[in-house]
Amino acid sequence: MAFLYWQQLIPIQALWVAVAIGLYPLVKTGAVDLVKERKIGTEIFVTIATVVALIGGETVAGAVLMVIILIAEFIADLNMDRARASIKDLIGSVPQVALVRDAGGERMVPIENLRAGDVVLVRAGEKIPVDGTVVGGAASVNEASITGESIPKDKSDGADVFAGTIVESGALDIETEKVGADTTFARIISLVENAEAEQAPVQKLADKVASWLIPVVLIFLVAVYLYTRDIRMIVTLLIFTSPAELGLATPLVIIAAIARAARSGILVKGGVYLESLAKVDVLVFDKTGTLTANKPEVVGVEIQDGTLSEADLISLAAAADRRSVHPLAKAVVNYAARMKIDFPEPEQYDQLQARGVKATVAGRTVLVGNASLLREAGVPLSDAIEKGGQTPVHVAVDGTFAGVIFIADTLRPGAREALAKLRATGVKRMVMVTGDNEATARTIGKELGMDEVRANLMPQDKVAAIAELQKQGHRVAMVGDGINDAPALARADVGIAMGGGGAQAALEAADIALMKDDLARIVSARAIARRAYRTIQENIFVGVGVVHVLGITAALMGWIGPIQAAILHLGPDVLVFLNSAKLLRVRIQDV
Ligand SMILES: Nc1ncnc2c1ncn2[C@@H]1O[C@H](COP(=O)(O)OP(=O)(O)OP(=O)(O)O)[C@@H](O)[C@H]1O
Ligand SMILES: [Zn+2]
Repeated sequence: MAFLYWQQLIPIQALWVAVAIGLYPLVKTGAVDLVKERKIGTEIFVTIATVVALIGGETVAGAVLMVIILIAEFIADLNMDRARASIKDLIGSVPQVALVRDAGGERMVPIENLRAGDVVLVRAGEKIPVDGTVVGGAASVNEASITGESIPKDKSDGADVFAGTIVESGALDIETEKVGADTTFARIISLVENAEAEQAPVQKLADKVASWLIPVVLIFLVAVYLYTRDIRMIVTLLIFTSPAELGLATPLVIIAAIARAARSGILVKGGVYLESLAKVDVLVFDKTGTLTANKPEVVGVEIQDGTLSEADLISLAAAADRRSVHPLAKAVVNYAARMKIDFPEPEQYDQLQARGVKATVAGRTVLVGNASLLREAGVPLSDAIEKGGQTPVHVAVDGTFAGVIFIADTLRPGAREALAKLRATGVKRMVMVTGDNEATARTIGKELGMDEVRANLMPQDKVAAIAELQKQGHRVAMVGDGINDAPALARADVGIAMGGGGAQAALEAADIALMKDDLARIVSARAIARRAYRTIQENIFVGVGVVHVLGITAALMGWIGPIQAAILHLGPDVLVFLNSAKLLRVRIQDV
């Protein structure tokens, strides 16, 4: 339009109409912001610039200005859409039909008609359409879409499989457990899609800056006008003082970073956590299941009460522990099974948070847990039983201390390297918090070079430990896996859950979930977060700050007019977008 008018092909009235149409939505949002949120938004700004240009007789400049702002917004939308689409691309999708075998033979069924229990057949090269358990066949399955781990896993009878993962070779019969929106895959997608809604503080800062910048700029412009009486210069200045890109500089980075993380099996539940993770200086770790491999094994049994044999003790303990999901309980149960010791169903069972279990087995009261559990129940106990890196699980039967089962776990492979790398990124202090006993905690803490070890903690003590660190001015990330970690995960600035083997409660309380229990993923998450934060800073300071200062200077010196300004102004927009989109692809060390 502006071009047509310039070439004197259309009357100025047509241009006025075009400008009015373009301006209408801006004026509307601007006015709504002003009235409802008491904030002077970018839209008002653009409106003022255009109106000033028109009143001052700079119609062409006014129109061009508006067109350019609209182009900038269009580029922004386009990039957001692309980034969102790329999240889906990266993670992939789930097939919409499944081959089902039933009494009538084999037939294709749309997944919305599948029910739990249906047996689905998947062959080499196909994607698994449901979450379920393998009931026939064997295959090598690539689970990268869920865990980020691209080395295929062998699956056979009894193995869990997930929708969205790919059978690379072999074939599987899968008994359906979850379909559609209930699958792990669907939950990952919805988490990532909702994540961008949580604004990072730096983005709120951008909004805040914009809201005080605008009045300052307006006063400055009035002053310049009073001094120079030069409308052209004012319009030129308006173009370079508009803080439009400030609002665009962050969201794209955040979406790109979240997508990038998802591809590595790291679920970030909001942009805000990326910024916190980049700034964290203290890391707090849970021990059991987080720093240790979560493969605890019974390594010794010590009898205290001569009337019971070792097999009796194991049988009673395993019976008491068979309903518990605690890793130590599983070790006891597995040991009984391996030693071919029978253990009955408990008549009654109670899991006591961070203590152990209390059960009735064959009419006898059995306690299995730490020393406090026995003491609180009034069982006479001599000194604390400790054995270096092994966890003593105490067993009492009918009020008498019967014996101790020693359980050992190995460190997670790569734990030491991961912690060293995290330290290299500026983590000043590493603290271990655990419900386990002092001696075991110290041994493992020493092996890993922890700065501080706190043992015998209840869930609320873990929260208190984190609150204390925060009070000292630290930004704290907590890494955990268990129900006993959930409150601490929620309290920390960033809660990171070991998602693979971790408890559902921990996954829900966490801000970041690792789909594969690998400490190296924390290093990757930190690297992505730091990179994203740096990109945001680059965008704001270089893309917006520097370019605008240069532009304002050039305008004040009279070197450029409104149209050159408007064209130059596209520069930082493009710069910001390229810089942000780069995050989707660029090599980041440790990712
Ligand atoms: N089901 C159980 N069977 C046996 N002992 C248990 C059981 N549950 C808890 N305990 C005892 O209570 C202690 C504390 O348990 P808690 O779950 O709080 O921490 P943890 O698993 O030892 O360590 P972390 O806090 O590092 O994950 C355990 O070390 C164990 O001695
Ligand atoms: Zn744990």
